[in-house]
Amino acid sequence: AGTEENSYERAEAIARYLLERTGRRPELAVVLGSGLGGLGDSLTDRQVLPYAEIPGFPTSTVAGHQGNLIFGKAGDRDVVLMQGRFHAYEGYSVHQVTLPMRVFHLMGVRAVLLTNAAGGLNRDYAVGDVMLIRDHLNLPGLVGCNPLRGPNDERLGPRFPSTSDVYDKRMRDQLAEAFKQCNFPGATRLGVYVYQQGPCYESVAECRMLITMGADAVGMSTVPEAVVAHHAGLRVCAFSLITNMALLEWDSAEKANHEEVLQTGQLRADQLKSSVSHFLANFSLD
Ligand SMILES: O=P(O)(O)O[C@H]1O[C@H](CO)[C@@H](O)[C@H]1O
Ligand SMILES: Nc1nc2[nH]cnc2c(=O)[nH]1
Repeated sequence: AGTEENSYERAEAIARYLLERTGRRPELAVVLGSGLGGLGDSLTDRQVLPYAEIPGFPTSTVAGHQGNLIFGKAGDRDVVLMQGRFHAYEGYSVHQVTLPMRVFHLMGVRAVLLTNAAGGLNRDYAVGDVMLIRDHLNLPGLVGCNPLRGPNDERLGPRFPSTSDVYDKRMRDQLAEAFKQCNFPGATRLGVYVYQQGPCYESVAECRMLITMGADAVGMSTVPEAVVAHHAGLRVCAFSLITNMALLEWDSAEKANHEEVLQTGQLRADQLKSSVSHFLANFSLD
């Protein structure tokens, strides 16, 4: 559907290349957010493919996004993991940003876990908490930059997909259980993620507006991927690591910065690794 950039033919060619090159048949895909790339170490029996070696695949340009596709195992389960994602602010079209979801679907992947680093808008949240995503606000999507814009290819999903049910409740409950079982030290929240295209962090007035709109955390990713994965019939689950708190006062001396985002990822790396590995190995796909 859409353009040449994420057409069935392109996604299918990449899927075929990956299946032939690796001989793997992953059931589950994971996308790692900013500073969360260390989670890639948790897989066993790993095969690492730099994006640059995959014909037709975009490459990573952002610090904290290594740019590798990692095939491996979590327990007995075959998993494929993106150590680094693509963002629209890098200059990629929303079709390129979401191409991997179609590739995964055509490889036979049935479910995807999307992770990200996000700013906390909800005043009850604290840096280091995890927010399981219940729903989203797709700001660019509402004003004409939807990843499904363009001709629809029915082989990839319907013309008019629902989005009231993007985030799979059963998967989310199992993810919450994994955080609990592994004694994740931050709180585990449930909330609404708002996607804005970036690369600027929000102004104070924008943060105030986003709160009144019902958002609990803000970031520059995940939603386009979730929409395209859901369109293709994949089960979707997502969480945000709250890496910084959005600033709501004009006289604040602090300001949002990517170093802090990466540092919080580092701070929680080990605990995230154990919770996510536990989830990947144990969650039921039926
Ligand atoms: O959403 P991920 O990829 O985790 O990254 C988040 O962190 C970066 C900003 O610090 C932005 O890219 C934002 O989207
Ligand atoms: N837009 C946005 N993205 C982020 N990623 C990590 N923190 C933030 C933030 O505060 N705002």
